[in-house]
Amino acid sequence: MTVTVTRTTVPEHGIVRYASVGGLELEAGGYLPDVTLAYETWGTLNADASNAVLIEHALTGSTHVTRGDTDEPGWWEQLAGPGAPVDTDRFFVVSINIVGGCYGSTGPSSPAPDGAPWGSRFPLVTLRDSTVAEARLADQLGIRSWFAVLGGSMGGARALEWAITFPERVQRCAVISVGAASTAEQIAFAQAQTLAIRQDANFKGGDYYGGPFPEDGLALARRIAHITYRSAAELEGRFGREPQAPESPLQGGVLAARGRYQVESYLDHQGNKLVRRFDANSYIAITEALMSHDICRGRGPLPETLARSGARFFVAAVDSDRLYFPAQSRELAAALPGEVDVHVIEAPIGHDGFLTEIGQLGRQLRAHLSA
Ligand SMILES: CC(=O)SCCNC(=O)CCNC(=O)[C@H](O)C(C)(C)COP(=O)(O)OP(=O)(O)OC[C@H]1O[C@@H](n2cnc3c(N)ncnc32)[C@H](O)[C@@H]1OP(=O)(O)O
Ligand SMILES: N[C@@H](CCO)C(=O)O
Repeated sequence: MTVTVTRTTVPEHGIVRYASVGGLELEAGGYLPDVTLAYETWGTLNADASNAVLIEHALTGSTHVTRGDTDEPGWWEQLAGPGAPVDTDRFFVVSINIVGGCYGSTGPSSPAPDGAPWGSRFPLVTLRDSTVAEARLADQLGIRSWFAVLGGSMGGARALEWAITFPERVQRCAVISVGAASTAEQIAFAQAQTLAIRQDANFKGGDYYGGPFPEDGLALARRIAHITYRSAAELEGRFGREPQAPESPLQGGVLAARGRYQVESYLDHQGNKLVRRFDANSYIAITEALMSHDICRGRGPLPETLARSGARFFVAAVDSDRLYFPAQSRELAAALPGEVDVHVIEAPIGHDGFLTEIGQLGRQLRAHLSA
Protein backbone atom coordinates (compact mmCIF):
# COMPACT_ATOMS: atom_id res chain seq x y z
CA MET A 1 0.00 0.00 0.00
CA THR A 2 1.31 3.47 -0.87
CA VAL A 3 1.01 6.05 1.86
CA THR A 4 1.30 9.72 1.06
CA VAL A 5 3.35 11.48 3.69
CA THR A 6 1.94 14.90 4.38
CA ARG A 7 3.58 17.06 6.99
CA THR A 8 0.94 19.20 8.64
CA THR A 9 0.99 21.86 11.28
CA VAL A 10 1.21 20.23 14.69
CA PRO A 11 -2.28 20.37 16.16
CA GLU A 12 -3.19 22.11 19.39
CA HIS A 13 -3.25 20.17 22.63
CA GLY A 14 -5.98 18.26 24.40
CA ILE A 15 -8.77 18.78 21.90
CA VAL A 16 -10.24 15.98 19.83
CA ARG A 17 -9.23 16.39 16.20
CA TYR A 18 -10.21 14.50 13.12
CA ALA A 19 -8.05 13.27 10.27
CA SER A 20 -9.19 11.82 6.99
CA VAL A 21 -6.91 8.88 6.20
CA GLY A 22 -8.54 7.54 3.01
CA GLY A 23 -10.06 4.19 2.17
CA LEU A 24 -9.01 0.93 3.84
CA GLU A 25 -8.77 -2.43 2.10
CA LEU A 26 -9.53 -4.73 4.99
CA GLU A 27 -7.84 -7.95 5.99
CA ALA A 28 -11.14 -9.85 6.04
CA GLY A 29 -12.01 -8.73 2.51
CA GLY A 30 -14.17 -5.66 3.03
CA TYR A 31 -13.51 -2.04 2.15
CA LEU A 32 -14.08 1.03 4.26
CA PRO A 33 -14.02 4.27 2.27
CA ASP A 34 -13.04 7.68 3.64
CA VAL A 35 -11.91 6.61 7.09
CA THR A 36 -11.81 9.32 9.74
CA LEU A 37 -9.65 8.95 12.82
CA ALA A 38 -10.31 10.97 15.96
CA TYR A 39 -7.24 11.77 18.01
CA GLU A 40 -5.93 13.95 20.80
CA THR A 41 -2.41 15.20 21.40
CA TRP A 42 -0.47 16.62 24.34
CA GLY A 43 2.95 18.27 24.38
CA THR A 44 4.98 19.45 21.43
CA LEU A 45 6.53 17.49 18.60
CA ASN A 46 10.23 18.36 18.46
CA ALA A 47 12.07 19.47 15.35
CA ASP A 48 13.19 16.01 14.25
CA ALA A 49 9.92 14.35 15.34
CA SER A 50 11.82 12.01 17.64
CA ASN A 51 9.74 12.45 20.81
CA ALA A 52 6.36 11.04 19.74
CA VAL A 53 4.57 8.54 21.97
CA LEU A 54 1.39 6.75 20.95
CA ILE A 55 -0.99 5.63 23.71
CA GLU A 56 -3.58 3.12 22.56
CA HIS A 57 -6.86 2.86 24.46
CA ALA A 58 -8.53 -0.34 25.68
CA LEU A 59 -11.94 -1.71 24.70
CA THR A 60 -14.25 1.07 25.84
CA GLY A 61 -11.68 3.83 26.17
CA SER A 62 -11.52 7.03 24.20
CA THR A 63 -8.77 9.35 23.02
CA HIS A 64 -8.99 11.16 26.33
CA VAL A 65 -5.95 9.74 28.12
CA THR A 66 -5.46 12.73 30.38
CA ARG A 67 -6.71 16.26 30.74
CA GLY A 68 -5.39 18.79 28.26
CA ASP A 69 -6.99 22.09 27.50
CA THR A 70 -10.14 20.84 29.18
CA ASP A 71 -10.35 19.90 32.86
CA GLU A 72 -12.03 16.57 32.15
CA PRO A 73 -9.90 13.81 33.73
CA GLY A 74 -8.72 11.07 31.40
CA TRP A 75 -8.59 7.31 31.83
CA TRP A 76 -4.82 7.29 32.52
CA GLU A 77 -4.86 10.65 34.24
CA GLN A 78 -1.78 10.25 36.43
CA LEU A 79 0.19 8.24 33.91
CA ALA A 80 0.46 10.95 31.28
CA GLY A 81 0.79 14.69 31.78
CA PRO A 82 3.38 17.30 32.71
CA GLY A 83 6.04 15.57 34.87
CA ALA A 84 4.12 12.26 34.78
CA PRO A 85 5.76 8.95 33.72
CA VAL A 86 4.68 9.69 30.16
CA ASP A 87 5.87 13.23 30.51
CA THR A 88 4.10 15.62 28.18
CA ASP A 89 6.80 18.22 28.87
CA ARG A 90 9.19 15.80 27.14
CA PHE A 91 7.00 13.79 24.78
CA PHE A 92 4.49 14.59 22.09
CA VAL A 93 1.73 12.19 23.10
CA VAL A 94 -0.94 11.05 20.66
CA SER A 95 -4.00 8.89 21.30
CA ILE A 96 -6.24 7.62 18.51
CA ASN A 97 -9.77 6.25 18.68
CA ILE A 98 -9.81 2.80 17.08
CA VAL A 99 -11.57 2.26 13.74
CA GLY A 100 -15.03 0.93 14.58
CA GLY A 101 -15.21 3.01 17.75
CA CYS A 102 -17.75 5.57 18.87
CA TYR A 103 -15.45 8.30 20.13
CA GLY A 104 -15.04 10.09 16.82
CA SER A 105 -13.39 7.61 14.45
CA THR A 106 -15.32 5.96 11.64
CA GLY A 107 -17.54 3.29 13.14
CA PRO A 108 -20.90 1.59 12.62
CA SER A 109 -22.81 4.72 13.68
CA SER A 110 -20.96 6.87 11.10
CA PRO A 111 -22.68 7.66 7.82
CA ALA A 112 -21.98 5.24 4.99
CA PRO A 113 -21.65 6.67 1.45
CA ASP A 114 -25.46 6.71 1.13
CA GLY A 115 -25.73 8.97 4.17
CA ALA A 116 -27.40 6.41 6.44
CA PRO A 117 -25.46 4.88 9.36
CA TRP A 118 -23.34 1.88 8.42
CA GLY A 119 -25.18 -0.27 10.99
CA SER A 120 -25.37 -3.90 9.84
CA ARG A 121 -23.22 -3.07 6.79
CA PHE A 122 -20.14 -2.11 8.78
CA PRO A 123 -17.29 -4.39 7.73
CA LEU A 124 -15.15 -6.60 9.94
CA VAL A 125 -12.08 -4.54 10.87
CA THR A 126 -9.12 -6.25 12.55
CA LEU A 127 -6.62 -4.66 14.90
CA ARG A 128 -4.13 -4.92 12.05
CA ASP A 129 -6.41 -2.87 9.80
CA SER A 130 -6.66 -0.18 12.46
CA THR A 131 -2.90 -0.07 12.76
CA VAL A 132 -2.60 0.58 9.02
CA ALA A 133 -5.06 3.47 9.32
CA GLU A 134 -3.16 4.85 12.32
CA ALA A 135 0.10 4.74 10.40
CA ARG A 136 -1.43 7.08 7.85
CA LEU A 137 -2.33 9.50 10.62
CA ALA A 138 1.25 9.27 11.92
CA ASP A 139 2.39 10.19 8.41
CA GLN A 140 0.11 13.22 8.40
CA LEU A 141 1.48 14.32 11.78
CA GLY A 142 5.03 14.00 10.46
CA ILE A 143 5.87 11.09 12.76
CA ARG A 144 8.02 8.57 10.94
CA SER A 145 8.99 6.59 14.03
CA TRP A 146 7.40 6.49 17.48
CA PHE A 147 9.72 6.83 20.46
CA ALA A 148 7.22 4.48 22.11
CA VAL A 149 3.86 2.87 21.51
CA LEU A 150 2.06 1.66 24.61
CA GLY A 151 -1.26 0.45 25.87
CA GLY A 152 -3.10 -1.94 28.16
CA SER A 153 -5.46 -4.79 27.30
CA MET A 154 -6.71 -4.13 23.77
CA GLY A 155 -4.45 -1.07 23.83
CA GLY A 156 -1.52 -3.40 24.47
CA ALA A 157 -2.61 -5.63 21.61
CA ARG A 158 -2.74 -2.58 19.35
CA ALA A 159 0.73 -1.51 20.51
CA LEU A 160 2.14 -4.98 19.82
CA GLU A 161 0.52 -5.08 16.39
CA TRP A 162 2.13 -1.72 15.62
CA ALA A 163 5.59 -3.04 16.55
CA ILE A 164 5.23 -6.06 14.28
CA THR A 165 3.38 -4.48 11.34
CA PHE A 166 5.66 -1.44 11.21
CA PRO A 167 8.90 -2.60 12.85
CA GLU A 168 10.90 0.35 11.60
CA ARG A 169 8.42 2.78 13.12
CA VAL A 170 8.38 1.65 16.78
CA GLN A 171 11.44 2.09 19.02
CA ARG A 172 9.89 1.05 22.32
CA CYS A 173 6.74 -0.95 22.87
CA ALA A 174 4.86 -1.42 26.14
CA VAL A 175 2.46 -4.34 26.10
CA ILE A 176 0.40 -4.34 29.28
CA SER A 177 -2.16 -6.93 30.38
CA VAL A 178 -2.42 -8.82 27.09
CA GLY A 179 -0.67 -11.69 25.32
CA ALA A 180 0.39 -12.30 21.73
CA ALA A 181 -3.05 -13.52 20.66
CA SER A 182 -6.58 -13.70 22.00
CA THR A 183 -6.98 -17.13 23.56
CA ALA A 184 -9.92 -19.50 23.16
CA GLU A 185 -11.24 -18.44 26.55
CA GLN A 186 -10.95 -14.74 25.74
CA ILE A 187 -12.80 -15.33 22.46
CA ALA A 188 -15.43 -17.33 24.35
CA PHE A 189 -16.10 -14.52 26.85
CA ALA A 190 -16.22 -12.08 23.94
CA GLN A 191 -18.74 -14.15 22.02
CA ALA A 192 -21.09 -14.26 25.02
CA GLN A 193 -20.94 -10.45 25.08
CA THR A 194 -21.59 -9.90 21.38
CA LEU A 195 -24.44 -12.43 21.46
CA ALA A 196 -26.03 -10.62 24.40
CA ILE A 197 -26.28 -7.56 22.14
CA ARG A 198 -27.28 -9.42 19.00
CA GLN A 199 -30.10 -11.19 20.83
CA ASP A 200 -31.62 -7.96 22.11
CA ALA A 201 -34.94 -7.54 20.28
CA ASN A 202 -34.03 -3.91 19.56
CA PHE A 203 -30.76 -4.81 17.83
CA LYS A 204 -32.44 -5.48 14.47
CA GLY A 205 -29.30 -6.91 12.94
CA GLY A 206 -27.46 -3.68 13.79
CA ASP A 207 -29.88 -1.23 12.12
CA TYR A 208 -31.35 0.36 15.23
CA TYR A 209 -30.21 3.96 14.89
CA GLY A 210 -33.77 5.23 14.56
CA GLY A 211 -34.30 3.76 18.07
CA PRO A 212 -35.15 2.05 20.30
CA PHE A 213 -31.59 1.02 21.10
CA PRO A 214 -30.40 -2.43 22.22
CA GLU A 215 -29.62 -1.14 25.69
CA ASP A 216 -30.44 -4.32 27.59
CA GLY A 217 -28.09 -6.34 25.41
CA LEU A 218 -25.27 -3.83 25.73
CA ALA A 219 -25.70 -3.64 29.50
CA LEU A 220 -25.63 -7.45 29.72
CA ALA A 221 -22.47 -7.52 27.61
CA ARG A 222 -20.85 -5.07 30.01
CA ARG A 223 -21.90 -7.14 33.03
CA ILE A 224 -20.27 -10.25 31.55
CA ALA A 225 -17.14 -8.28 30.67
CA HIS A 226 -16.94 -6.50 34.00
CA ILE A 227 -16.98 -9.78 35.93
CA THR A 228 -13.90 -10.81 33.94
CA TYR A 229 -12.24 -7.45 34.66
CA ARG A 230 -12.47 -7.98 38.43
CA SER A 231 -11.07 -10.75 40.59
CA ALA A 232 -13.25 -13.09 42.63
CA ALA A 233 -11.45 -11.87 45.75
CA GLU A 234 -12.28 -8.24 44.98
CA LEU A 235 -15.96 -8.98 44.42
CA GLU A 236 -16.06 -11.12 47.57
CA GLY A 237 -14.27 -8.59 49.76
CA ARG A 238 -16.30 -5.69 48.47
CA PHE A 239 -19.77 -7.19 48.26
CA GLY A 240 -19.77 -10.68 49.75
CA ARG A 241 -23.34 -11.91 50.12
CA GLU A 242 -24.67 -8.54 51.25
CA PRO A 243 -28.13 -7.50 50.06
CA GLN A 244 -28.60 -4.20 48.25
CA ALA A 245 -30.54 -2.65 51.14
CA PRO A 246 -33.41 -1.95 51.41
CA GLU A 247 -33.84 -4.73 48.84
CA SER A 248 -33.68 -8.31 50.07
CA PRO A 249 -32.72 -11.27 47.86
CA LEU A 250 -34.92 -13.58 49.93
CA GLN A 251 -38.06 -11.47 49.85
CA GLY A 252 -40.56 -10.56 47.17
CA GLY A 253 -42.53 -13.79 46.99
CA VAL A 254 -41.87 -14.60 43.35
CA LEU A 255 -38.58 -14.92 41.51
CA ALA A 256 -39.24 -11.90 39.34
CA ALA A 257 -39.80 -9.62 42.31
CA ARG A 258 -36.94 -10.60 44.61
CA GLY A 259 -34.46 -8.01 45.78
CA ARG A 260 -30.84 -7.95 44.59
CA TYR A 261 -27.53 -8.81 46.16
CA GLN A 262 -25.12 -5.88 46.25
CA VAL A 263 -22.96 -7.40 43.57
CA GLU A 264 -25.97 -7.61 41.24
CA SER A 265 -26.77 -3.97 41.83
CA TYR A 266 -23.12 -3.09 41.16
CA LEU A 267 -23.17 -4.97 37.84
CA ASP A 268 -26.49 -3.35 36.91
CA HIS A 269 -24.83 -0.01 37.54
CA GLN A 270 -21.79 -0.88 35.41
CA GLY A 271 -24.06 -2.01 32.58
CA ASN A 272 -26.23 1.09 32.71
CA LYS A 273 -23.19 3.32 32.88
CA LEU A 274 -21.77 1.92 29.66
CA VAL A 275 -25.11 2.20 27.88
CA ARG A 276 -24.97 5.96 28.49
CA ARG A 277 -21.61 6.33 26.75
CA PHE A 278 -21.20 3.59 24.17
CA ASP A 279 -22.72 2.38 20.92
CA ALA A 280 -23.75 -1.30 20.81
CA ASN A 281 -22.52 -1.85 17.24
CA SER A 282 -19.16 -0.32 18.16
CA TYR A 283 -18.99 -2.66 21.13
CA ILE A 284 -19.43 -5.59 18.74
CA ALA A 285 -17.04 -4.20 16.11
CA ILE A 286 -14.25 -3.56 18.60
CA THR A 287 -14.81 -6.81 20.48
CA GLU A 288 -14.53 -8.70 17.19
CA ALA A 289 -11.38 -6.75 16.37
CA LEU A 290 -9.95 -7.90 19.70
CA MET A 291 -10.99 -11.48 18.97
CA SER A 292 -8.89 -11.16 15.79
CA HIS A 293 -5.80 -10.29 17.82
CA ASP A 294 -3.03 -12.67 16.76
CA ILE A 295 0.28 -11.17 15.79
CA CYS A 296 1.38 -14.47 14.23
CA ARG A 297 -1.48 -14.67 11.71
CA GLY A 298 0.08 -15.08 8.27
CA ARG A 299 3.53 -14.47 9.68
CA GLY A 300 4.85 -17.64 11.29
CA PRO A 301 5.74 -18.87 14.76
CA LEU A 302 5.84 -16.43 17.66
CA PRO A 303 9.63 -16.03 18.07
CA GLU A 304 10.10 -15.42 14.34
CA THR A 305 7.19 -13.00 14.26
CA LEU A 306 8.52 -11.05 17.23
CA ALA A 307 12.01 -11.00 15.76
CA ARG A 308 10.70 -8.71 13.02
CA SER A 309 10.65 -5.91 15.56
CA GLY A 310 13.79 -4.23 16.81
CA ALA A 311 11.86 -2.39 19.53
CA ARG A 312 12.75 -2.50 23.22
CA PHE A 313 9.83 -4.17 24.89
CA PHE A 314 8.14 -3.61 28.22
CA VAL A 315 5.74 -6.36 29.24
CA ALA A 316 3.51 -6.07 32.30
CA ALA A 317 0.61 -8.00 33.81
CA VAL A 318 -1.67 -7.64 36.82
CA ASP A 319 -0.99 -10.53 39.20
CA SER A 320 -4.70 -11.15 39.90
CA ASP A 321 -5.87 -10.84 36.26
CA ARG A 322 -8.17 -13.75 35.45
CA LEU A 323 -8.88 -12.63 31.87
CA TYR A 324 -5.38 -11.94 30.54
CA PHE A 325 -3.34 -14.26 32.72
CA PRO A 326 0.18 -13.16 33.72
CA ALA A 327 1.38 -16.49 32.25
CA GLN A 328 0.35 -15.23 28.80
CA SER A 329 2.48 -12.12 29.30
CA ARG A 330 5.38 -14.29 30.49
CA GLU A 331 4.99 -16.44 27.37
CA LEU A 332 5.16 -13.32 25.20
CA ALA A 333 8.21 -12.03 27.05
CA ALA A 334 9.96 -15.41 26.77
CA ALA A 335 9.50 -15.42 23.00
CA LEU A 336 10.92 -11.92 22.56
CA PRO A 337 14.54 -11.72 21.49
CA GLY A 338 16.84 -10.75 24.36
CA GLU A 339 16.06 -10.32 28.02
CA VAL A 340 12.65 -8.86 28.76
CA ASP A 341 11.28 -8.38 32.24
CA VAL A 342 7.65 -9.04 32.96
CA HIS A 343 6.67 -6.32 35.34
CA VAL A 344 4.09 -7.46 37.81
CA ILE A 345 1.39 -5.03 38.81
CA GLU A 346 0.35 -6.11 42.27
CA ALA A 347 -3.34 -5.41 42.58
CA PRO A 348 -6.12 -7.51 44.09
CA ILE A 349 -8.66 -5.98 41.72
CA GLY A 350 -7.97 -8.12 38.62
CA HIS A 351 -7.59 -7.05 34.99
CA ASP A 352 -8.74 -3.45 35.58
CA GLY A 353 -5.62 -3.03 37.74
CA PHE A 354 -3.82 -1.71 34.70
CA LEU A 355 -6.18 1.28 34.86
CA THR A 356 -6.25 1.71 38.63
CA GLU A 357 -2.67 0.96 39.80
CA ILE A 358 -1.09 3.94 38.12
CA GLY A 359 1.56 4.41 40.82
CA GLN A 360 3.24 1.04 40.24
CA LEU A 361 2.79 0.99 36.51
CA GLY A 362 3.97 4.57 36.26
CA ARG A 363 7.24 3.86 38.10
CA GLN A 364 7.94 0.88 35.86
CA LEU A 365 7.08 2.75 32.68
CA ARG A 366 9.06 5.85 33.64
CA ALA A 367 12.17 3.69 33.96
CA HIS A 368 11.50 2.05 30.59
CA LEU A 369 11.02 5.39 28.84
CA SER A 370 14.15 6.82 30.47
CA ALA A 371 16.46 3.95 29.56
C1 LIG B 1 -16.37 9.88 28.07
C2 LIG B 1 -15.78 8.69 28.71
O1 LIG B 1 -16.25 8.19 29.66
S1 LIG B 1 -14.35 8.06 28.03
C3 LIG B 1 -14.10 6.45 28.53
C4 LIG B 1 -13.52 6.33 29.87
N1 LIG B 1 -13.51 4.98 30.33
C5 LIG B 1 -12.54 4.14 29.95
O2 LIG B 1 -11.58 4.50 29.36
C6 LIG B 1 -12.68 2.76 30.35
C7 LIG B 1 -11.74 2.46 31.38
N2 LIG B 1 -12.28 2.72 32.73
C8 LIG B 1 -12.91 1.80 33.41
O3 LIG B 1 -13.16 0.70 32.97
C9 LIG B 1 -13.31 2.16 34.82
O4 LIG B 1 -13.57 3.53 34.89
C10 LIG B 1 -12.23 1.81 35.88
C11 LIG B 1 -11.78 0.40 35.74
C12 LIG B 1 -11.02 2.68 35.77
C13 LIG B 1 -12.79 2.06 37.28
O5 LIG B 1 -14.02 1.47 37.34
P1 LIG B 1 -15.18 2.16 38.12
O6 LIG B 1 -16.45 1.59 37.63
O7 LIG B 1 -15.05 3.63 38.06
O8 LIG B 1 -14.90 1.77 39.61
P2 LIG B 1 -15.68 0.84 40.55
O9 LIG B 1 -15.63 -0.58 40.20
O10 LIG B 1 -15.10 1.19 41.87
O11 LIG B 1 -17.19 1.29 40.43
C14 LIG B 1 -17.60 2.48 41.01
C15 LIG B 1 -19.04 2.72 40.64
O12 LIG B 1 -19.85 1.61 41.09
C16 LIG B 1 -20.90 2.13 41.88
N3 LIG B 1 -21.27 1.14 42.88
C17 LIG B 1 -20.49 0.62 43.86
N4 LIG B 1 -21.23 -0.27 44.58
C18 LIG B 1 -22.47 -0.31 44.05
C19 LIG B 1 -23.66 -1.02 44.34
N5 LIG B 1 -23.74 -1.89 45.36
N6 LIG B 1 -24.75 -0.81 43.55
C20 LIG B 1 -24.69 0.06 42.53
N7 LIG B 1 -23.58 0.78 42.20
C21 LIG B 1 -22.49 0.59 42.96
C22 LIG B 1 -20.31 3.38 42.51
O13 LIG B 1 -21.34 4.23 42.98
C23 LIG B 1 -19.55 3.97 41.35
O14 LIG B 1 -20.44 4.61 40.50
P3 LIG B 1 -19.97 5.77 39.51
O15 LIG B 1 -18.82 5.22 38.70
O16 LIG B 1 -21.16 6.08 38.68
O17 LIG B 1 -19.51 6.92 40.36
N1 LIG C 1 -12.49 -1.71 31.80
C1 LIG C 1 -11.67 -1.41 30.68
C2 LIG C 1 -10.73 -2.52 30.42
C3 LIG C 1 -10.99 -3.44 29.31
O1 LIG C 1 -9.81 -4.15 29.06
C4 LIG C 1 -12.48 -0.94 29.50
O2 LIG C 1 -13.70 -0.90 29.63
O3 LIG C 1 -11.92 -0.55 28.50
